[in-house]
Amino acid sequence: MDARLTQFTTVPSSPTFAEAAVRLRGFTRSFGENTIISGLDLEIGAGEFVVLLGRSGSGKTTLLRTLAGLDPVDGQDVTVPSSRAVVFQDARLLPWKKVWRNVALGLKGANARDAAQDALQEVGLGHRLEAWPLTLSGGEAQRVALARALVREPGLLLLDEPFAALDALTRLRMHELVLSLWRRHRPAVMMVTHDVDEAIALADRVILLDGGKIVAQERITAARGAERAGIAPPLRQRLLSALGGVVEERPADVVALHAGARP
Ligand SMILES: Nc1ncnc2c1ncn2[C@@H]1O[C@H](COP(=O)(O)OP(=O)(O)OP(=O)(O)O)[C@@H](O)[C@H]1O
Repeated sequence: MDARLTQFTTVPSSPTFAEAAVRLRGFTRSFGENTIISGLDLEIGAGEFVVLLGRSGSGKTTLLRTLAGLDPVDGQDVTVPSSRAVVFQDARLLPWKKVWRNVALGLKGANARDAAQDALQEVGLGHRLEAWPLTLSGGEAQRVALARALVREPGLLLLDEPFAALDALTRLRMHELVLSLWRRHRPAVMMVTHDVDEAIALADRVILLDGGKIVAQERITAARGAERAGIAPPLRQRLLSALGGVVEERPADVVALHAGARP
């Protein structure tokens, strides 16, 4: 783990989540004269699914990179779990390594292949162990990326617009998959998206970031699926107006299509 980040500690959190996986206090990040994130306080509960929405340039990826340990925190008060994994918009697989070796990358011990196989089975790709990454579809490649992330049982899973490049139907299937993986492994999740409907379909809590500050939050307690689809229109309206209409509203009825999903 990155020595600049504080070790995981148990701290009080919201009543819903007994302990915090992530805690930032007064976090600030600047590039030269340009302050991108300023005095940010954030807690994410263990096992909580948080979605971060915000206009382009609001600091979402900067925050995600900080939590991933990819950027320096310069001794600031940043607490994250020791094990974290990131899935980006592109799967970032090594094309010269077979699928299972991509998943097993960095795993030690004789069980690495078995662990990779189990993870690939979980994402429905148990039959593609020996495939080369370039023979996979975009959705399959993202499933491999999810398997690679989860095989390490991270305490924090960071998702940076992981489904943005996929077609609508594949994206819906990925939502179901990510929810079932999350239910099984229960990492804290912070997912960045531009898609308000995706946020509503997946999140325990939606956070709106603007100018590097949290400008609004919505905790969603309705069960995922039909119950959530019922509350989606006013919630969508609230989120969009909090964002000042800066996030593109799409006609996609993602939440409605999730109505058949398990809670
Ligand atoms: N390495 C860097 N050097 C200088 N400026 C940077 C760097 N990384 C990000 N920035 C600036 O920080 C601001 C926030 O960028 P960031 O990528 O976090 O935004 P974002 O909300 O993720 O945007 P998008 O939705 O377009 O991905 C932008 O103005 C960007 O130009």
